[in-house]
Amino acid sequence: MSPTPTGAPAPKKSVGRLSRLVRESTALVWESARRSFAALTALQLVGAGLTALQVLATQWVLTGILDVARTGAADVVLPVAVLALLTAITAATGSLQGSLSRFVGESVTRTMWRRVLDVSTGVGLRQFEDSTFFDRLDRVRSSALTRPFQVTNGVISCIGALATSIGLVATLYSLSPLLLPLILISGIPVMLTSRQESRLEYRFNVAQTQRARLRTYLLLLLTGRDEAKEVRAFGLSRNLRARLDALYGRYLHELGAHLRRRGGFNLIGQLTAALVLGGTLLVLVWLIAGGGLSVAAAGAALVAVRMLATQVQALSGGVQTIFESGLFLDDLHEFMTLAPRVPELEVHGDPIDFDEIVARDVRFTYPGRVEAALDGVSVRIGRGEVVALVGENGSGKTTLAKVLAGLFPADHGAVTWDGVPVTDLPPGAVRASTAVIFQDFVRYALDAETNIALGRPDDTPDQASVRAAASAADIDGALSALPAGYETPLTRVFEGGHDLSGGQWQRVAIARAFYRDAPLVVLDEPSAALDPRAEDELFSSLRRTLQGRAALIISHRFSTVRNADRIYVLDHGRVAEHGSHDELMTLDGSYAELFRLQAAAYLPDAER
Ligand SMILES: Nc1ncnc2c1ncn2[C@@H]1O[C@H](COP(=O)(O)OP(=O)(O)OP(=O)(O)O)[C@@H](O)[C@H]1O
Repeated sequence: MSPTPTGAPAPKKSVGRLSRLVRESTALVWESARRSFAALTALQLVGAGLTALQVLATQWVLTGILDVARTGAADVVLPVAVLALLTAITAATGSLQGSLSRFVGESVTRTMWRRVLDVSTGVGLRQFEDSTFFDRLDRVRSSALTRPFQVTNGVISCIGALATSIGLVATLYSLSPLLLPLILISGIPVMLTSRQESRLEYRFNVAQTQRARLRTYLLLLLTGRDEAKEVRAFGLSRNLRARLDALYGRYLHELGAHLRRRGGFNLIGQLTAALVLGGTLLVLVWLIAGGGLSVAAAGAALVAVRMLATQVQALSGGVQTIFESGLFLDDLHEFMTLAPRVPELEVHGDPIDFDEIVARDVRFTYPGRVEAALDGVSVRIGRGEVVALVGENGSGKTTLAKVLAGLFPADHGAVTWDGVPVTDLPPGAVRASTAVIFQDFVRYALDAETNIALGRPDDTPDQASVRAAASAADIDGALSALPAGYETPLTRVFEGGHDLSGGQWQRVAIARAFYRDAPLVVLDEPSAALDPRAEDELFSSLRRTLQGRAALIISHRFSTVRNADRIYVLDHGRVAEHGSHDELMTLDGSYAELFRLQAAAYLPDAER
């Protein structure tokens, strides 16, 4: 297999692959909507029977018409009525099939999402650093809206076309066994050309995948709410639109060339089919002349041969659709095996009542990186302590916080909770024992109460505790003053919604951490968006709220850090210094230097 521009393997078309894809697609559809799928299959079989009956009814009508001079017009009424009725029932069945396929398609989408979410929410954070995992997740996610329908339609049209073809072949055989070779020949041109068309379509789609993704991304940049301010502030729209236009232009150009090539094959197929049809007519005339076939049966056979050609085309279209969704199914399949579900990551579990958490000689390297982000780090956080991490950008603070919170396993060394390695503790209990608010915390576009109550997602929200957490984070007043109080959606995307300022959002996130009521609280730059008064209040309230819990705080603000019980200074993934503010100032190392540098900005020259 050679890699495609999407990084996905470009599988060959083969009977073996087709049968595997058909099996997998059918299993997916069956698992999603058993009853509807069974009803749909039954309807396809009914449709096939109706088509065969239409051919026989056509023969009956033709017999009546040819005999009309002898028997009178009244004798044609019944066959015509039957043919009309059969046509009407076929149309009604078709419409019912349409509704059922839509329902089955949506059910397949849900099953597919369930499978994807089982994996993507079950795996550890480290998987998201792995490009193989993330690329596959991205591909599965971007195909999620269209592919399940494609799989469903492919399977259903194959079943329908196959059943109808069998019905038609049987009917033709009953009209005259001599027609059988003719039938086989009539299918060949359409089959060959549509196979070629399907190959072209497949290659075209694979070649377009990457650029289609880029187009979608540019569209998102140009229409996204979060992106709107930067796009305007930098005046990016002209530049981005030009890129999008160029991409679309190229796509349309290539689409035109592809459609012309496809159209050429289609024309050849249709011309050959017309030739075969002419041949069929001649054979029918020959059969009639020889007395082997009545005129009415020949007419019905002609109708059946035309119908069969359509069915062969539908069958080949169904196969093509299944091949086209094959890449998606492969991705889905690989995605499932790549990262088996890790149920222990779920939050369930009782918090651990610890005295100290110790990291000893911890090393951690991000996948795909050579340089270690943490290189032999040892830190200690005791119950009731506020410990701070400082250091320049990229020195490893956030990475250490993630390792301590059990989100990344250490490559080397150990994190222990009261001497027990974190890897030996139930992951659910570790999760329940930590409340982490990252620099780029999530602003949930949900109501204010939920934004805080999500700190304990498995519990029924407790309004009093939500308010207490909000008060501790000094955001209760602002939330109560919203138009619908705590029920106000914190986004303008929904009706009646209200947006907050950056600092207010940060307080909501801190309230979420407080509400979690975990014995270890990790706050990554909690005061970045807070004004100085709010920052001061946050730290006095943090001491109050902690009540015997431990807090790990990452901050670039030394006014915040100086109050911590212990400060670790990280430098290139190593602990350069540690101690209390006074100890570090006495040491007169990099902490003292950075502290003075920041203080200098506020102090008059004389005091410096
Ligand atoms: N997802 C990632 N994949 C690869 N490398 C990463 C990733 N995240 C961080 N790094 C690298 O790991 C090192 C430590 O990053 P980390 O985010 O822990 O630093 P930090 O001290 O928190 O920085 P800042 O003060 O800017 O927040 C840096 O060299 C960074 O480039």
